[in-house]
Amino acid sequence: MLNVATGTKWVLGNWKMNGRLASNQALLAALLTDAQVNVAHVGLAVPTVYMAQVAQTLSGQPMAWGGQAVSRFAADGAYTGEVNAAMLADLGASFTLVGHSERRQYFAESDEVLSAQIRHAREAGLLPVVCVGEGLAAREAGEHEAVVAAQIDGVIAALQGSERVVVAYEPVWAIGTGLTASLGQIVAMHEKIRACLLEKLASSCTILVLYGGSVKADNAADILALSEVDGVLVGGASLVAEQFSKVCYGAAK
Ligand SMILES: O=C(CO)COP(=O)(O)O
Repeated sequence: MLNVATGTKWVLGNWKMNGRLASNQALLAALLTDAQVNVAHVGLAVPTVYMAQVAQTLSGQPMAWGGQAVSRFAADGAYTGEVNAAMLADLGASFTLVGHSERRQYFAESDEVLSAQIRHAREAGLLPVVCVGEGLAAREAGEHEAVVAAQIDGVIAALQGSERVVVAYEPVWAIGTGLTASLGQIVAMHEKIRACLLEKLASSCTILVLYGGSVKADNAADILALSEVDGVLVGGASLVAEQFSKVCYGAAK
């Protein structure tokens, strides 16, 4: 279970559509032998088809795992191809990503769909990690704050009453491009996101704002050192044990 009480920052890996049984096993084995990585503030969002493998391998270990998305439908039934929140919880997931930009872009997930995913995740006892972030055109037009505020607005009702709200700021132009937002850009957006949540959430709760977008071994420590950053969401570097370990070392400082 992802732990907020340790005082350390979160490191979530997002494997996206990557992995095979053998390479997953090797990656997990390497991560499990690393005391800085196999801790309660590290989690892996893995492909559905490998969840059983990950659940079994991480059984009894502090490292958490979760989904990359979840069905908009809560109840079991005739939804071919879907995996609902209850199934993820059944297998031992502790969180699920919601609204990753790749889901918004390639699967046209709307605010309504994302709100349903958040509600069902919460009902099943999973923590929704809500991803937001502007595209390059919006950033260049100076509309990044408005875009992200609208994304938060679109799901805020589904987040009301949560004990903790976790939002990952992932500027689309920094995902998988090697371009990282500058530390100043990260600070400004994290402050904005936190203020937006504080203003719109009716009851008090723990708010965590994570950063994602080309986080690697060589930039993670600087990003994680920012007081406005509560953790990172790591894509490509989470597939390489050595890289991911180094990111985790930055979180433990
Ligand atoms: O999308 C991301 C994590 O969810 C970030 O991906 P990269 O770290 O590969 O840029």
